Amino acid sequence: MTAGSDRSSRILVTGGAGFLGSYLVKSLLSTGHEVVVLDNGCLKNLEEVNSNPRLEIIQASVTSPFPSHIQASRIYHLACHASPKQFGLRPLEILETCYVGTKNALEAARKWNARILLASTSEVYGNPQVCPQPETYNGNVNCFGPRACYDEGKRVAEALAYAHREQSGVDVRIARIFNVYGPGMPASDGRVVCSFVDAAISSRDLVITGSGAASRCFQYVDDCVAGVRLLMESAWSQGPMNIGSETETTMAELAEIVLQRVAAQRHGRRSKIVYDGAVKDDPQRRRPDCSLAKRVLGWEPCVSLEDGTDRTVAWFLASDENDR
Ligand SMILES: O=c1ccn([C@@H]2O[C@H](COP(=O)(O)OP(=O)(O)O[C@H]3OC[C@@H](O)[C@H](O)[C@H]3O)[C@@H](O)[C@H]2O)c(=O)[nH]1
Repeated sequence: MTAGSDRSSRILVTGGAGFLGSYLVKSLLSTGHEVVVLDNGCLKNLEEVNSNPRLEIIQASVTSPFPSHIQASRIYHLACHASPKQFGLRPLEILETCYVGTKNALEAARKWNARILLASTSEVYGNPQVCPQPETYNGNVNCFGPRACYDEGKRVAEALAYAHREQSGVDVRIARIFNVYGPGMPASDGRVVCSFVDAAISSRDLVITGSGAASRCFQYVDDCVAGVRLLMESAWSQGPMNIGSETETTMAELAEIVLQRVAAQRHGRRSKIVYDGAVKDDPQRRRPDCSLAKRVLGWEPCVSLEDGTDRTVAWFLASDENDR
């Protein structure tokens, strides 16, 4: 970390037991911080650190007011289901988490005089009509559709952050995070990288929804954690910042990369690529303009999709041996 470091602070991570959250928690612990996790989900991702005396875990929902004893000076507000699979299963819970949860997090930040970083998303751009997407692009979101709970939920979360900054002077950072992946994301998550890796190592077909031409820019989870931590400690409070990779990959290309990487580690290709119907409102082209993050934070991702896929495949294979 650079000057103005968060070294001595007590840090709250909402959603700290989730995929991205648990990486962030381990990173903060590894640099000497005292960390409080507020999470109502499974704690498996924190198994290797849960006896750390600098870690406190509170099993509660962000939709209840935050316990006042936490008194953190930094809040990373990550709590929310992020897989499109969940958007169809629990849309009301997602909306409530985004609105009530973010309201509670911002109120805690105001009371404790803490700085807060909101984990927003590339989904605020919806199905973009501008590519690449700079932070100034206002997006193309369907507010009455299957992704609306998350897309509009995160948009209202950003609006809440803006309102709290203007009206109560809360010190806010907003990271618009683009597709994160890596070891530890469960096969059942539904997001594409782990779904493809899981299918390939289980010798099942890789199912592409749509034509295969839809694109995403995938960032390895460690890169994302580094970017988010730098943003938290930067002076950039003017507005949201894209945190992502600028390398655009179509789903057909991703499927091919996964098949190649699994074949290399497992000596042979046992799956093929098949196509299923398109999903409603699926963004067709998504790529961040990350010039702001490069200029302000000096940050850009350094793990290539090929290397990150290799690490993810290795993790899936190892967990298979341990009865994943
Ligand atoms: O098995 C699959 C899963 C997904 N897909 C496709 O792969 C693409 C990416 O889908 P994912 O489910 O991984 O994620 P999405 O990019 O749609 O949404 C994600 O965006 C960024 C985050 O904030 C969230 O994690 C999530 O909303 C889509 O075009 C989807 O249709 C497949 O072809 N097959």
